[in-house]
Amino acid sequence: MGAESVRAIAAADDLELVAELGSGDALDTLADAEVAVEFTRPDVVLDNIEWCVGHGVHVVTGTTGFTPERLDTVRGWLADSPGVGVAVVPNFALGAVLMMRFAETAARYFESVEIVELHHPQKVDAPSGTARLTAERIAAARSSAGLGAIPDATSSELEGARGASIDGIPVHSVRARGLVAHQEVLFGAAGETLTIRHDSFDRASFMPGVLLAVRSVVARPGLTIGLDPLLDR
Ligand SMILES: NC(=O)C1=CN([C@@H]2O[C@H](COP(=O)(O)OP(=O)(O)OC[C@H]3O[C@@H](n4cnc5c(N)ncnc54)[C@H](OP(=O)(O)O)[C@@H]3O)[C@@H](O)[C@H]2O)C=CC1
Ligand SMILES: O=C(O)C1=N[C@H](C(=O)O)C[C@H](O)C1
Repeated sequence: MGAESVRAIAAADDLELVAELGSGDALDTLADAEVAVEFTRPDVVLDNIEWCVGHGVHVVTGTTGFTPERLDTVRGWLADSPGVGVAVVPNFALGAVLMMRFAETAARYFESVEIVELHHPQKVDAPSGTARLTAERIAAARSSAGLGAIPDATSSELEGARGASIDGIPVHSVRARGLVAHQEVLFGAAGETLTIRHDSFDRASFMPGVLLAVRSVVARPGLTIGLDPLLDR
């Protein structure tokens, strides 16, 4: 993603690429940058954000592994640097953003829902950040609609067979050679199902969203979560 972003930024007429960093490089190289695009690993992303916020560099990150607690940590740093913006975007693909929006809309109408996310086998985290955010949004929509727990009579289970539970929504992770990034949200009600599916077949799918976030974050101090607030403006 870093290499793909470097190519996209270098090709954009209104942006200037000032640095490219890997794991062996000092963050000081970023001091002249207005915005840092951060695609690394869940175990290092917070240190990178802390450095950037402390040095007045806006951040666009797509790195996964963000929990509500980690987001609160970022909010705390931003409170001390009120002019700085950080955009944490679990999925930059427009279709994925819409898939989450449509799933949130459908959530109130269906008794059952499960998420299946499918990725390439190099992915280090499970479930995906996209699945996590989708589950959180579906759970919030179900709760405001007064829906209770998802019906499930399972009383005996091999551990993991029913997936991970995120805010009560079952999430299943598949890793297979040949996949890039895919997700299905399966809704069920009496006599019908609705499946909302998104497929990224190429990492080029993420670049329009990365560029949109880079252009937007400088005018959005504080924390922005997901691409949704940046669309339709
Ligand atoms: N939001 C979105 O739309 C998307 C998000 N992602 C997420 O982005 C993250 C990265 O994915 P991906 O690019 O596939 O992963 P890769 O493993 O291909 O790349 C990770 C990169 O992070 C670099 N890195 C590791 N540690 C540091 C550090 N301390 N400082 C600077 N750079 C570091 C590595 O550099 P080096 O090679 O020098 O070691 C490596 O190039 C994952 O969390 C993934 O889930 C992925 C796709 C889309
Ligand atoms: O690791 C990936 O590849 C991806 N990671 C993000 C996630 O975890 O949701 C976004 C996309 O699914 C690709």
